[in-house]
Amino acid sequence: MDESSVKLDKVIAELVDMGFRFSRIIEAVNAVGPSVDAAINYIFDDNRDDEMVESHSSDSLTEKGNGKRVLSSSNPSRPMKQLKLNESIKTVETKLVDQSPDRIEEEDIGQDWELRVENVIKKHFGISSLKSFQKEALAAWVAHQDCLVLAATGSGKSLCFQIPALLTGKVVVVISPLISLMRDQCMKLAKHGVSSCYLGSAQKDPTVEGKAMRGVYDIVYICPETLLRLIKPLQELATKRGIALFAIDEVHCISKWGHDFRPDYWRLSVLREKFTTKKLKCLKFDIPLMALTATATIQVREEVLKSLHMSEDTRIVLTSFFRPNLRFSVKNSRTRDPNSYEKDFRELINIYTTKNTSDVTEDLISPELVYASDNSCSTSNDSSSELFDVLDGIEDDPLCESRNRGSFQTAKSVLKEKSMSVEYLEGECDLLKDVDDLDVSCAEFFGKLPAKANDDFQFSVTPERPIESPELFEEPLGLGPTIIYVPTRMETLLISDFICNFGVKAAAYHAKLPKSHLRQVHKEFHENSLEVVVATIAFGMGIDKSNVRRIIHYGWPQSLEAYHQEAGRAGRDGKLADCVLYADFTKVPTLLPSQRTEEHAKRANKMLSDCFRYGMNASCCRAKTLVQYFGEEFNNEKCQICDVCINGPPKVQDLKDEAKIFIKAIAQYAKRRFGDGLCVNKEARGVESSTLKLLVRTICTKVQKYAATGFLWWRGLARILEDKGLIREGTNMTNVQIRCPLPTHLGLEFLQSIPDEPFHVYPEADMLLSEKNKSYSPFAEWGKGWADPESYQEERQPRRYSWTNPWINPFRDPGRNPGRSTSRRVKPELRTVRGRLISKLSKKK
Ligand SMILES: Nc1ncnc2c1ncn2[C@@H]1O[C@H](COP(=O)(O)OP(=O)(O)OP(=O)(O)O)[C@@H](O)[C@H]1O
Ligand SMILES: [Mg+2]
Repeated sequence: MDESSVKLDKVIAELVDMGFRFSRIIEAVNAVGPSVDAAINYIFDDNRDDEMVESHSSDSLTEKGNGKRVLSSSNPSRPMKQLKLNESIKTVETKLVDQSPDRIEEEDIGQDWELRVENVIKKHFGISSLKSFQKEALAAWVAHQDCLVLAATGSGKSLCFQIPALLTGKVVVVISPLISLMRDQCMKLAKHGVSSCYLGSAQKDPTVEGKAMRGVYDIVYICPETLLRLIKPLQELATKRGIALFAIDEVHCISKWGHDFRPDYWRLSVLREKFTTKKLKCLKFDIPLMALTATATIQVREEVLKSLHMSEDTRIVLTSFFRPNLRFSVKNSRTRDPNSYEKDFRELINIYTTKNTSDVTEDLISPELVYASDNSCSTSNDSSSELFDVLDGIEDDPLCESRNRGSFQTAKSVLKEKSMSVEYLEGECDLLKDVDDLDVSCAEFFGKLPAKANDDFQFSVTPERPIESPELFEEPLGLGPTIIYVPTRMETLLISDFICNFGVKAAAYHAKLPKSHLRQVHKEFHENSLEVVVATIAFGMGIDKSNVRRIIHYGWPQSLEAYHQEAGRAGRDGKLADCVLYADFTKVPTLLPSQRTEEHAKRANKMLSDCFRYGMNASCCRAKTLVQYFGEEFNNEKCQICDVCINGPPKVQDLKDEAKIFIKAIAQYAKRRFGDGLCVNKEARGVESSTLKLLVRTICTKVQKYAATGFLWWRGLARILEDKGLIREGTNMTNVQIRCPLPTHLGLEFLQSIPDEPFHVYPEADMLLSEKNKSYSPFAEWGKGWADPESYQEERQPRRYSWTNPWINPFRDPGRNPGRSTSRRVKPELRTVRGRLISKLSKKK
């Protein structure tokens, strides 16, 4: 076969994949030659109206007056010309016949759509059946209803909006917040024989947008900013090829209070306004909206429905947020202190190093991960590597060096030039707010069905039913990759460096690292050549890797929403996975610096407080606490595998005396300061931040029995009493931990209650810690967090670290101890507010 006929075959095959009619393709290639773009232009520009009308009347779905989606059957058998171009045309033809029936042959989608869906998912995705929530979402779409899908991470939400494109021959438009997310989905769709593209400012090929608006791709991913610009062309697309559905993925980004807020999501109500029967006369129904997320507190749900202007009969499809194979646990650790790393990561290091020495296989050792100086390139044969090649070929980042140098080297050289600034390492919340998070510019994907769909793909199935066997806890965890989430950029570098030193293949990931480096981390993580990624929340949405075995949070997350979503990246293959939260029980967590309005700060504090309470609760099943947080009834009493279920709750204690003394002290203090009103006036507000401390100190000094009871213990009791409605925060501030307690009426009644009646409670984690360690100095540590400006400054000072990995320590200056700050050495006694006060007073004397 000569070269030109091979090219011709390819062009025809591609056009067939795009769904053009065979006769038109032949006509076009005869007229303009073997070029995909020219042929498309010929079909659309010269005969566009005919083609559109034709495709509408014969191929695509129309709606009957009875509300059911129906295919017109003007050309049911689709006779095709048999042209003897060359042998391979036969293959193409077979493919066309093979591919089309699901979309075009059936009569009434309203009646047997489930059967049609089964065919489609089997053929394209190798999946035998839909999950019940997927069926529900599709049923809403078939009935032209809006739908809000709230389903756990990794449960398969994408399928809900991908199927309509395959059933109808119309386009599905998906609004998605990040380019990397869109890219991942397009790559997967290409593997499954579905054509798609993504549009956004990262799209460097100007023809893709035009083609998308002419209906060339089945699924168009688009960022909200671009969507707003393309309303008119989309209206045209809806009129001509047709739009089956607008899907708004990761719709929690709409929530102003959420951890992933994207302002442009707020403007998506435009979809409901511009794509209705009133605006577009050709429509028989408003184009349905399908909003999807894995993060859905009741508040977020309401915000979504309201701000998208979803219809009143929107169907809400809610699945369980319970992931039975995730083993949650919470551990106490001084995570801000690098001296804790050895203790906390020893086990993890052992897991990987034992494996590395006993089982050194080539596929696990990527040459690029020989961090020190090897410049060779990865030679992985993993199928995903070819997809990443597409991305790697495009180096639009001016910071990038040539591909062969490897991006770790790039990171090293770029970072070397930066100074070790606090802003750089520990700035604001580390969100990739920009849609072009990875700045990739390749953005169209033409799918080719694999020869045998079933053989090529392994699907991760998240079990829908809870696993009943407690033996799951005994199962050894497999060797899959680990993600360690840390609050600050600096910690990504420190911890990855620490782990690397022991021979584990780890890398840091945060928003300020060069894009080429971030891309490389994604690539190696997906290829299984990277064992551990130490990341800020920037390693975020859409990380859909089935075999992640451990998610470690090293430091308090900012909310349970964020925690649940990040932890949800573990165990998507349904096998056991660990989700461990290491947090410093001695410190009340504080918000990461970020610009917030007063209202926003209040809400953020409330979310952080819920997260703190999750960690401090030592008596309730972790999974239960989490799913109940999302408004779900937890049917099982326990998950049976979390640390609380395994270790059992602590012993119940009767704390009647302590509770009474505490409330009495609060009541007396409040009366003395504020009179009987039991309400803190505005002027007093600022003074009150340390009331809890004062109260505890008073009790400890006045009541001998409690002299040795630590502040942490009382702090825990205060939370219990607050939860029971016996005390409340006296200021109108929302604090993570109650600071200025006032008794409630219920609390005052409690003081009068019968003395013999016990007050049984489960002690909280900080109380247990305090009991365990009586020598712990309660007051010295209190308030030392970011909430305290002095200690915050202090915390921001670089500490003494033993930097050994040269690329990870880009600031290393040989000849100087890099971690130690020379400019701001503070005498130890001046490091606390109390210390400074004492020093001042003694100077005065
Ligand atoms: N019915 C099904 N049967 C088996 N596997 C499925 C089914 N539906 C989806 N999957 C698989 O589940 C995995 C996760 O799917 P998907 O990425 O859509 O999850 P998601 O709910 O969107 O997760 P996230 O919240 O992280 O975005 C995919 O690998 C997909 O192939
Ligand atoms: Mg998803």
